[in-house]
Amino acid sequence: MTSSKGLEGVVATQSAISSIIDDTLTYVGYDIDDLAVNASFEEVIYLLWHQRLPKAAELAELKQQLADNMAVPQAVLDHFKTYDIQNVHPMAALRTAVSMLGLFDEEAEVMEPEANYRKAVKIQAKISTLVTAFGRIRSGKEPVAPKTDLSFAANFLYMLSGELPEAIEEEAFNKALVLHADHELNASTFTARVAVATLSDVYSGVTAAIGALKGPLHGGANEQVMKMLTEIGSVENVDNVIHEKLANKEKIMGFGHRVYRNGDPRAKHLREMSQKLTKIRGEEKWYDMSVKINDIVTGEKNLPPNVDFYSASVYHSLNIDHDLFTPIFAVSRTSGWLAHILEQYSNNRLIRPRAEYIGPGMQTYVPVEER
Ligand SMILES: CC(=O)SCCNC(=O)CCNC(=O)[C@H](O)C(C)(C)COP(=O)(O)OP(=O)(O)OC[C@H]1O[C@@H](n2cnc3c(N)ncnc32)[C@H](O)[C@@H]1OP(=O)(O)O
Ligand SMILES: O=C([O-])CC(=O)C(=O)O
Repeated sequence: MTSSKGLEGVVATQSAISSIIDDTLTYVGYDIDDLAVNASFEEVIYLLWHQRLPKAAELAELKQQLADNMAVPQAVLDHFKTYDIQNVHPMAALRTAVSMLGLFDEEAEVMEPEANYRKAVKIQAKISTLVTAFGRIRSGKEPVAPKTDLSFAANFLYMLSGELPEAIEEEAFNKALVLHADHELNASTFTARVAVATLSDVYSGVTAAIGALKGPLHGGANEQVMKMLTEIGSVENVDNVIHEKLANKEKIMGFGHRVYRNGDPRAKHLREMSQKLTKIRGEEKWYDMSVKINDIVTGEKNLPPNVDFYSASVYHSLNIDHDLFTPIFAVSRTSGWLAHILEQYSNNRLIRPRAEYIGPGMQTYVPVEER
């Protein structure tokens, strides 16, 4: 038996949801470049869950279902006030809050496909409310109720800031949601599939996935990118800091990818949004620093930026707290996790790989007093 470290190159399942072939990402056969420019996040949710784009009435119905399900139980909101919220990472809070939602859903353990679909709608709708409510409660503000006539993207920004977003902000945020929605068998999606392949419930699958997304080698990288940009502080400092990091064999957050070798197709869309938004804010330095880092890391290490790199300066330009960047990734990726969870249930087999044993050979037990 031989193993592949990190399961590199292992094809672990079949899926009809998204694909990465020759550095091209598609959702159900639609190129991400096409969707990023043209699709609303709600259309993408429908696409991932039904494997086809919605007709107008179907889209309207999904939007209504999401709007109807955005409220979260008061007890879940109150629980944010039961711990030291200033010193808790929002991803840890989100992981617990999503798990807690399951305790208030009388259908949580019902495994029929229709009930699982209803749970998907509930979780997708409520996760937006959870992240924005956490952000507001932490700042000493009351949560803001959603406006049912807003898009998913606009509603998130509205519930977070209490103000209606400008058109360019809504466009940027919608694009970010579309770009992050699904990505084949990434670590958090695999985690979700492993969890539900035991025939555990939907809430367990999403909770497990949030835990996997949180790490800095995966979704947590976007927060680390902003930390690095803030520490570097100016375009003039980029050269020294990045060369020192590379010389010390430190990883530069937001670069590299297990699957893409010639670059992540999502990065260029976020780069463009970063350029637009930083200019509007009069804070071009974040974009200029990012481009300079990009040039050095790609030029010298042949490592292109991934989806997390330019999303950092995009979210920063939307006035979002840096530690909410990864929860926002979770809000979007929930659509993909749920698609994969539903797909896993529809054709399930327990996921149980083997390990290549590299420990000692056979040993004989020695009583404790004789060791
Ligand atoms: C949404 C997402 O999850 S996208 C990924 C987000 N994560 C990050 O941005 C964190 C930084 N990037 C990384 O850590 C990696 O590139 C990963 C985790 C994304 C992919 O990792 P793997 O496929 O396992 O590659 P691995 O970590 O083995 O790296 C291979 C080589 O490239 C180097 N390398 C990879 N990424 C980087 C980086 N960001 N900065 C510097 N060197 C890097 C490694 O040091 C290693 O070099 P070596 O062979 O000399 O030891
Ligand atoms: O696919 C991966 O390994 C990581 C990634 O880019 C994502 O989850 O969007």
